[in-house]
Amino acid sequence: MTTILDRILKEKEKEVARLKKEYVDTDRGLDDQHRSLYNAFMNSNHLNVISEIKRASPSKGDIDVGVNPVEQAKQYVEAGAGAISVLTDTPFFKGTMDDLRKVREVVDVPILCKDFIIDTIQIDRAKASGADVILLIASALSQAELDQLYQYAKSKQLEVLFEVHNEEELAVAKEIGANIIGINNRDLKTFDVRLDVTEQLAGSITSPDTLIISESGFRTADDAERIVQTGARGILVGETLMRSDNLAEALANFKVSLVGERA
Ligand SMILES: O=C(O)c1ccccc1NCC(=O)[C@H](O)[C@H](O)COP(=O)(O)O
Repeated sequence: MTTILDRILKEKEKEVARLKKEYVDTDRGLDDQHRSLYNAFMNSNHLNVISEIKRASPSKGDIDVGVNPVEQAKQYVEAGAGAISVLTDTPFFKGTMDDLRKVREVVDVPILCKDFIIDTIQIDRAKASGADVILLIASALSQAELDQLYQYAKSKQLEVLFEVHNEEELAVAKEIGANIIGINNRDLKTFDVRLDVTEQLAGSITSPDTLIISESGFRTADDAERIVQTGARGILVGETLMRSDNLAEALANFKVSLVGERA
């Protein structure tokens, strides 16, 4: 059966083929600011939120296609976001690389380039557009390919959010040495979203030096309270924030104290 992830990856192959003909790398390595998601989240005493700019998605259709990414990003930071995620895929999420470039001009928090990366040329483009972190999805590639892209991103001073969904993918993340592991609660094949995916997997991450981010499906303060028990120090939230008419309240609900750091 062809899954949505298969379809997305097929489109990415075409995009990469186009990029290889057209893309000229403009990154001159002059941005030496090193906005580290890892350091910011590891040194915080509350759960931090990567707030996502998400115009549309395969599971929900249009969410806010006409959003102004610059205004949305500024409001996220004002409301207390620890980092911003920009969905840059166009065919399935209606985002653009231009969204990311514009957001970079107005915020100083770390920016995640949320895309489906299968080739180093996409990493070059993310870096040149102002990203600090890229996403690698374990279920999208072989271990050898993931390892190569991981090392390449690191050589470009980018951090990597290494996304897993099950124990096998988590084992790959550990072998590669990923220090930021995203546990996606959304099954990218069925769209089923369950916070217990993080609850089941986080216990197998025993290194205190690994930053755990729980991704997808966060709606309420209770969700945050639940997930903080797993050892996660960050969550990635898209749809709930995109639909919120009170971002300060929505983000405050998620920024619960970390376990062990409560008064
Ligand atoms: O969101 C989808 O429908 C989706 C489908 C296929 C691949 C990826 C998908 N989403 C990417 C994400 O991981 C989420 O945008 C992110 O974790 C935020 O999720 P949410 O807060 O549930 O919008």
